[in-house]
Amino acid sequence: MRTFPSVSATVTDPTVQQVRHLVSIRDLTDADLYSIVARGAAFAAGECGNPLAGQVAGVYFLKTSTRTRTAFTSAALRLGAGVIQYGPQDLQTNTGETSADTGRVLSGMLDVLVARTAGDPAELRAWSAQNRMTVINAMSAEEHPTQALTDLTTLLRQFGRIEGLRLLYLGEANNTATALALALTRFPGVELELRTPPGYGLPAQILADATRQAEISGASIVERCHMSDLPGDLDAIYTTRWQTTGTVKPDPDWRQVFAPFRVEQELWRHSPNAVFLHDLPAHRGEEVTSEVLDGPASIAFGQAENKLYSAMAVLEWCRSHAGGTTR
Ligand SMILES: NC(=O)OP(=O)(O)O
Repeated sequence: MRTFPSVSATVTDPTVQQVRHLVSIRDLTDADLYSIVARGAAFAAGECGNPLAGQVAGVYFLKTSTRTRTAFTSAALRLGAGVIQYGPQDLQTNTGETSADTGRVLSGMLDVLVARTAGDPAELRAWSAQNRMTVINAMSAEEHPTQALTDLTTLLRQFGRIEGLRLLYLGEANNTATALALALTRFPGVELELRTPPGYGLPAQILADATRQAEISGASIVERCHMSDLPGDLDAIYTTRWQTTGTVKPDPDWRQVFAPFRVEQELWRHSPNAVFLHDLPAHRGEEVTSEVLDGPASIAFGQAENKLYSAMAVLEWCRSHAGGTTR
């Protein structure tokens, strides 16, 4: 069984010179994934330093964000980098400059770009002209990789391990669920069960890839589209907002279809020790009751704070191997 490296171990490898990107969880080897999660826990325990001293991070958000934008900005500053913020109205892409030209220019001036755009994540990677600038996907329609790293950091801090945990995910299998499935199924003994409204499950390729990963690691992943015969003795119950950024629901009566998947206190009857996770923002009374979100099982707001520590670990992983500025 794989174990986490010491939480005080660094991920610095002076032999590695290639710029690293985090566009998808698939960009990470198992060792990368474990190291980032362990480093997130180490930062949460008070470790700091300034491995990004002399570097400049761009934070480019075309869509609203409270947690991810603040976490990466705060993380870059705490690790010694300067930060330039770009909002939806700030770049000349608004006046017709192409994405490719924009990326080429920014790549000559920035060390890191943390981006939440409406575009294809593969396009983000292409923004790093000559592979000079690290690109971090701060959420795309398909995947929210930095959220999954936060979630695993939260689980590690809560349980001291990820191996063997039993999780129930309820609601639409959106970009948060996609990243979570791709990450959790790397861990031996993890049992991940998703209960999703009919028609709102994981993309077929993601489910196939996560299933294959689980077969290799000794984890399991199951997806069902009803709320009968729920598993008990869970370690965690996770849900997300039903109206997540960028998703379109063709069925006008979708709320009726989603209603049985609401997280209510009753779910704890057969899992009295389970913690409650939510990536936030929450729509209280819709996907979760306030009784649960504010209740004793909820660690959702600690999970939000962990975005900062996880962002520090991501930035360190992407940049500290360069030994300061690469220019
Ligand atoms: N969970 C999450 O990504 O939150 P924000 O949209 O506020 O960044």
